[in-house]
Order: sequence, then C-alpha cells, then structure tokens
Amino acid sequence: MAKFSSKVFRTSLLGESVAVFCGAAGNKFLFSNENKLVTSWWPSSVDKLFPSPSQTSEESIRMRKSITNFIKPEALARYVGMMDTIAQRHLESGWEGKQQVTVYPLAKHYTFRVGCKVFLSIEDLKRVGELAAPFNAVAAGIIAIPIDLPGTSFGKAIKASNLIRKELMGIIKQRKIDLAEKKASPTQDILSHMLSTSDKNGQFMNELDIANKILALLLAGHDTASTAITFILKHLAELPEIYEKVFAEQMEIVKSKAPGELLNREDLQKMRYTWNVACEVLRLAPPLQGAFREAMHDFTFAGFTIPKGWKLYWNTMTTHRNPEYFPEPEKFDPSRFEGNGPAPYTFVPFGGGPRMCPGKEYARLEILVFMHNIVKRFNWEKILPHEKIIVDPIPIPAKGLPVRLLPHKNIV
Ligand code: HEM
Repeated sequence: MAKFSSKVFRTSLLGESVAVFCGAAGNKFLFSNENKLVTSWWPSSVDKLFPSPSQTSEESIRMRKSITNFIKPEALARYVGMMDTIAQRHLESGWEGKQQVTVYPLAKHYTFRVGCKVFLSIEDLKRVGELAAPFNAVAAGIIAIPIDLPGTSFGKAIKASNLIRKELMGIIKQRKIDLAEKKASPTQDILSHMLSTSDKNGQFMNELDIANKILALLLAGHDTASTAITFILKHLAELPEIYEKVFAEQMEIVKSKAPGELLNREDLQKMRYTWNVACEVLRLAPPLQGAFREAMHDFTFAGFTIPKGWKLYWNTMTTHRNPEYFPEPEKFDPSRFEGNGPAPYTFVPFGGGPRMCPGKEYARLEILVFMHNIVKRFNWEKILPHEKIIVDPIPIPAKGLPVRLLPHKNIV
C-alpha cells in the first residue's frame, strides 16, 4: 500500500497475478459486487480437495443458502447447552488438575469435539481422535502446492479427505436407518437436520452432498475458531485489567444460574463486554487474513481497469490496523465495539456481503461458551513472555502458547 497505492495494487500471490483491494472502499466494492462483477475464487489446492461440478452463479448461491440454513442463529440456538456440556467435559479432562498446559492444541481439541457433537452426535473420545487425525492432515494441506504425490502435504490431504468422506458416508447411511426406525431424532444434530430437510421442490440432499458439506463446515471452523480462542487467552494473560472485567461479567451470569443449569442463547446475549474483547482480538489477530475473488467482467476501480479473469484479494490488515479507522491501532481497546462499533467495511474478520463467513454465529457461540467456562475456573500466565507468532497462513504462537494455570477457589 505504501509503495504503490492505498486503494488497489497488483502483486503475485500463490503463483497468480492478483489485484489487492485495500481499505474500506476496496472491501465495500468487492463485498457489494459479489456475483455482479466478481465471484468467489479459491487457490487450486482448495478446488482439488473439494471438487464440485461446475456451477452457475445461481447454483452456487443456492448451494450456499442450503449450507447457511443449518448454521443460522435460530437453528444454532438449540446447540448452546450442548456446547456448554462439551466445554465443561473438555476442561475437566484437559485442564483441571494441571499446573501448566499448551493452549493451541487444546483449543483445537475443544472446537473439534464441539463440531463432532453438534454436527454428528459423536462424543466418544476415541472416535473423535480417529476423525481428528485426518482432519488435521486436510487442514495442513489445504493451502499447499497442489501436487498430489505421496509424502507431500497436498498428497496427504487428498488421501485424508477421501478417508473422511468414506467415514462420513458410513455415518450418514446409518443415521438414515436410525431416523427411519425412530432410533434417532430429526433435531438431535446438524446431520439429522440436513437429512430431514427438503428444498422447496421437495428434494432432499444426497449423501455425498451432505458428506461434502459437513467436511467443508468442520474444516472451515476447525483452525479458525481455535486460533481465535488461543489469541483470546494470550491477550487475557497479557492484560489483567481486561481479564478482570470479563471475569466480572461472567460471574454475573454464573450467579444468575441454578447449580448445574446449562448456558442458553439469552445468557450469551448478556456477554456484551466478553464479545467486545473477542472482537478486539479478531481485529488484531484475525485467523484468516483475507480471501480471493475473480473478475467476471472487465471493470474499473479507483481509476484502474481490472481485466476479466484477474484474481482479486481483500485483506483484513488494510483496515484492521489502519489508524484512519482504528485510532492507536496497536492499543487493545474493546470499547471500539460499543455503540455502533467500527465504521462499515472496516472490521472484517468474517468478510462481508453475500459471501460473509456463514459460520460467524457458530463461532461466536463456541467462543463465548469457552470463555465463560475457562474464565470462571482459571486465571493464567504466559510461560514464554516473548513467544513468536508464525503465520502459515493462519497465525499461531510458535510454541502453541504454554500457560501456567491459576485455578479459582470455590467457584465452580
Ligand atoms: C473465528 C472463527 C472464524 C473466522 C474468523 C472465519 C472467517 C472466515 C472468512 C474471512 C471467510 C471468507 C469470506 C470471503 O470469502 O470473503 C470465511 C468463509 C467461510 N467460513 Fe468462516 N470463519 C470462522 C469460523 C467458521 C466456522 C465455525 C464455520 C463453520 C461452522 C465457518 C464456515 C465457513 C465457510 C463454509 C466459508 C466459505 C463460505 C463461502 O465461500 O461462501 N467459518 N470464514
């Protein structure tokens, strides 16, 4: 931006010539021209891992709508208690009784455990572990040089994704039988919801379609939400005054509940300050740096003609740390999210417009549920005060954020 233009410039990313759109105006242009001037584009490694028959814009919009339906706020409300149960069990088995833990692998385990329960009703830890291994292999190879040879991370990702599809197909077939025999309920999880819901023409999704959707959703939510949780814990360790305010808000919720009563959606609505803290972390350490589009036609932006077929890229960092939108951008200040919050198109950890992350609400719920449960049990200190952050392409603390746990007495 400093060298070429603060609005749009050309560079090379992942072997492609790319126009990088900058600032709120660049974000607004890309987000509001979806399926008019620009369309989604993913690096070829993603396309090869998730092969989809070539789709028209309308087909892809319909496909997206059907995904969004199952993870929209109203549909997710019923899973808050489930997430709370998983968070409690996860903390009991992975954190309680330990003097120190490494946050990132545990956060990944938590989000994956929540995914297995909410999507598939899988709780057995052995089964969760068997599924986690191939998921991690897919996540590691998703943005890689797409050469499918044994031993390459991409080759391993292809193999792992086929294995997961096979596993999921088995689970789906069995669930269909269980639903028919009334051994499973149509509302017990997202898989049952998908199998029991037809479109407006009365058509149900086929099994492979469901397997692909669940694979894509579990994967998209896996590293992103766990990275967010890791950075939230990092910031809370570094900023005791912020921790105290989150703790105070969570204790109000604890006091309002009967012993053993699970969290519900209304409790999460009350966690305003806690969510502002999470948003400030997403501003400073967004799990996804940005996303690609492709020009559908020639068009002009900021005085430059962008030819049809060019790849385009929007990026959180052109606004999130820009003092024009966020004064003193390096300062951690959750009050930025009070009232109307940041100006439109400046705070974009989930993107914007029709392609905005469909998992935003799901992520909000699982992050808040985790924050509630961890803060009411522990405070913590960083063991490595100057731990480096690696971005590949998701940012993570180099050693996974080891922390010393300081349990509260007599609260839970
Ligand atoms: C803190 C957590 C998360 C962050 C920061 C995040 C961020 C993003 C971003 C920036 C995009 C790209 C939007 C674009 O193309 O402009 C995206 C896409 C997507 N996200 Fe998330 N995400 C998170 C969690 C989740 C979760 C939990 C799920 C699923 C349950 C999910 C499902 C998806 C899917 C399916 C897409 C692709 C949508 C499409 O291409 O139309 N995400 N996410």
